[in-house]
Amino acid sequence: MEDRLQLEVHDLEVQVLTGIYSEETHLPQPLRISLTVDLDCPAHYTPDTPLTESKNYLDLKHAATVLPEGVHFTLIEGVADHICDTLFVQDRRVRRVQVKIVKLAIAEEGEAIGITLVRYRRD
Ligand SMILES: Nc1nc2c(c(=O)[nH]1)N=C([C@H](O)[C@@H](O)CO)CN2
Repeated sequence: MEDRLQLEVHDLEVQVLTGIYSEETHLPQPLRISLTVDLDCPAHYTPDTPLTESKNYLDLKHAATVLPEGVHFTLIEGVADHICDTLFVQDRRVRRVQVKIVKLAIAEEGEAIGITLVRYRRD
């Protein structure tokens, strides 16, 4: 079993143009997005290990919050896959991306409704 570093960013609230129904197609709505990224890592991190031996966790935040302008994602699955693609292209050490998305606007009594997509690098 190989060691892996997991980078985590949770509970980003992002306004995204998404939804199936006509009332959802014109205005962005809030999604709560959480990411876990599995990265190849060195055998050991020492006190002076530079950031180049890891990946900046702010890259995860950027991938989840800077989405293409004017694009309407019918499903939140499409949002999740866009984020996965962005992270795989950025860095070959990214092995697995897990994206959890909760659609905040449809909660009636505080429940969390949404998806978790897990993708593995295929190339
Ligand atoms: N698996 C999914 N199911 C549903 C989605 C979705 O994006 N993925 N979206 C909707 C509607 O947009 C809904 O949230 C509006 O109330 C329904 N199911």
